[in-house]
Amino acid sequence: MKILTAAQTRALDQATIQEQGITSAQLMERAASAFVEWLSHQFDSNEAGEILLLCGPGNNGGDGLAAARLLHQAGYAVRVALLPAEKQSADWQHNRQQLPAAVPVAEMEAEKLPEIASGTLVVDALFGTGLSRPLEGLAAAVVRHLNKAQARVVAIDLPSGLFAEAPQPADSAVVRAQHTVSFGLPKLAFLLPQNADFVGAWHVEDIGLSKRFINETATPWHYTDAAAVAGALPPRPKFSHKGTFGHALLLAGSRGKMGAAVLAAGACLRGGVGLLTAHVPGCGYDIFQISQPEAMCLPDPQVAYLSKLPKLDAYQAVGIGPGLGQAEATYTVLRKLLKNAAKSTEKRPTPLPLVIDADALNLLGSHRALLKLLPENTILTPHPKEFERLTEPARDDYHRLELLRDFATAHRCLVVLKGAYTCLATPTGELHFNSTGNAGMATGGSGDVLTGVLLALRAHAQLPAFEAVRLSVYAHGRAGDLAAVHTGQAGLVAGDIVRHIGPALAEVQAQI
Ligand SMILES: NC(=O)C1=CN([C@@H]2O[C@H](COP(=O)(O)OP(=O)(O)OC[C@H]3O[C@@H](n4cnc5c(N)ncnc54)[C@H](O)[C@@H]3O)[C@@H](O)[C@H]2O)[C@@H](O)CC1
Ligand SMILES: Nc1ncnc2c1ncn2[C@@H]1O[C@H](COP(=O)(O)OP(=O)(O)O)[C@@H](O)[C@H]1O
Ligand SMILES: [K+]
Repeated sequence: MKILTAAQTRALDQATIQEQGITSAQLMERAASAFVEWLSHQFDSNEAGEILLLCGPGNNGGDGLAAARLLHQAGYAVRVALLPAEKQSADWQHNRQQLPAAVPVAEMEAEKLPEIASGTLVVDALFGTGLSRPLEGLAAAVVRHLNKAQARVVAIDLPSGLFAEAPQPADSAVVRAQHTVSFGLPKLAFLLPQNADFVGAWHVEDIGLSKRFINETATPWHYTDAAAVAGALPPRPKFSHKGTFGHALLLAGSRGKMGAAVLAAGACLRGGVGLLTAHVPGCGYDIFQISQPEAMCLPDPQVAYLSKLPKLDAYQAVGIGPGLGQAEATYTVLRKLLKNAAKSTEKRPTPLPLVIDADALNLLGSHRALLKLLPENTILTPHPKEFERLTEPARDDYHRLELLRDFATAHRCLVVLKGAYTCLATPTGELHFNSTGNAGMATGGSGDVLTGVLLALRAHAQLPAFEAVRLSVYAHGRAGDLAAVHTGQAGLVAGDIVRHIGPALAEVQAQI
């Protein structure tokens, strides 16, 4: 699914209007009906009580006025409070005229803000994507008044005061909604942690916007939903053998952190790799062999950490990082790996695919000269703190996305910035936000599991780098979602994710 800019969203509305031969008022009617349908599924008229709709002067306010009429017709008790303005949009005026006289309407004033009793259901239709500057004056006062009330707040399209794709100045007045109901496609603002308290749970309703326009429009942001990865995993041919699905090498573990190596290996095996060899420090040999009998194991001469790089000729992909530690000798292993992976051989004309995670990322951060050695299409999987060590502290979540895109394009890498909506940046500067996963995965070892899945799918001969990464991130989150059905979020541990990778991949396997 694509995520459009605010300007592209306006153009999409226009294209829909022209293509379908409808008026903008008819499109607004669709949006308002979709909103009212969502609301009526959520709250019946008893649960809702008297609904207060706060309406601004633009089309967002127009949506609110149309919704007030439809709710009234559906038997809900509603009242409307209007934000005074010099000028209202044409569709606002149309919907103001259509509002039945039985619906009470008041104009807000600084001294007469609407009464909002505790528990009131409030629809925020003050401003949407047309917001051009932070709220001030009466609009800001209304928003602050609403935020102080103990109301249940549902925002139409966007919480008022929030920009759809840019940061707010600190202390701006922004509605804190429990739900945001938007139309057609999600907005960038919904995906960033800094906006979570404003947006609440978000929902996107279909209003029949032009599919042609969406298909033809190149957007900076994408949302990886089930449709984006449907059929992405090739079926396993009848006569396949273990050599068909690649041989992966995992460099992981140090004293006290062998669990990370075991989890990553388990995930790699469940990710469908043909063969897996793990190179682990001496202290991890028994641990690894006993807990992962399906994998082969090469013990390092050093007991507590890795000091040697095995020969790479046999492998189709290498993962490095989980539980690795940051010993000086291990830094040397990483440097050698980067150099050797970049060399082309007769059997392998392109660089050896690499997945770099955890302490291997921290080593890159503390020895930035290594960044120059990263082979093209290397996969890096930092969480925000690890990413900061590779770059610089971000001013806010939007700035972090800029840093992410710049890093991926400068180093021609695939960077997986982990979080609730994990964001994959490609070497060409696209950003793909993942839709799966849950807060139960905020538990030690979840990231090691992702490294294992990435390693398996990167060793897969038929998956190009981008498809392998997008699918891995999606399947990892989906495995977490499937696991949480059994464990609940609090009870979820990383091993539960490993056990559900198989079912998650089965869902996206192509049927032929
Ligand atoms: N046909 C369409 O264009 C559709 C639009 N839709 C709705 O229309 C919304 C966008 O409508 P608009 O473009 O009219 O924008 P808004 O309704 O968000 O607000 C625009 C109005 O607010 C004023 N304004 C902007 N920033 C302000 C500020 N800080 N303080 C005070 N006034 C400010 C502008 O001058 C303008 O009058 C969407 O969010 C969505 O809710 C939906 O009805 C779907 C169809
Ligand atoms: N709130 C959340 N919602 C969805 N996924 C999450 C959430 N918190 C963490 N995750 C996922 O869990 C993984 C955590 O990785 P990481 O931070 O490296 O943990 P660790 O180092 O303990 O393995 C990432 O893939 C991340 O996307
Ligand atoms: K709004």
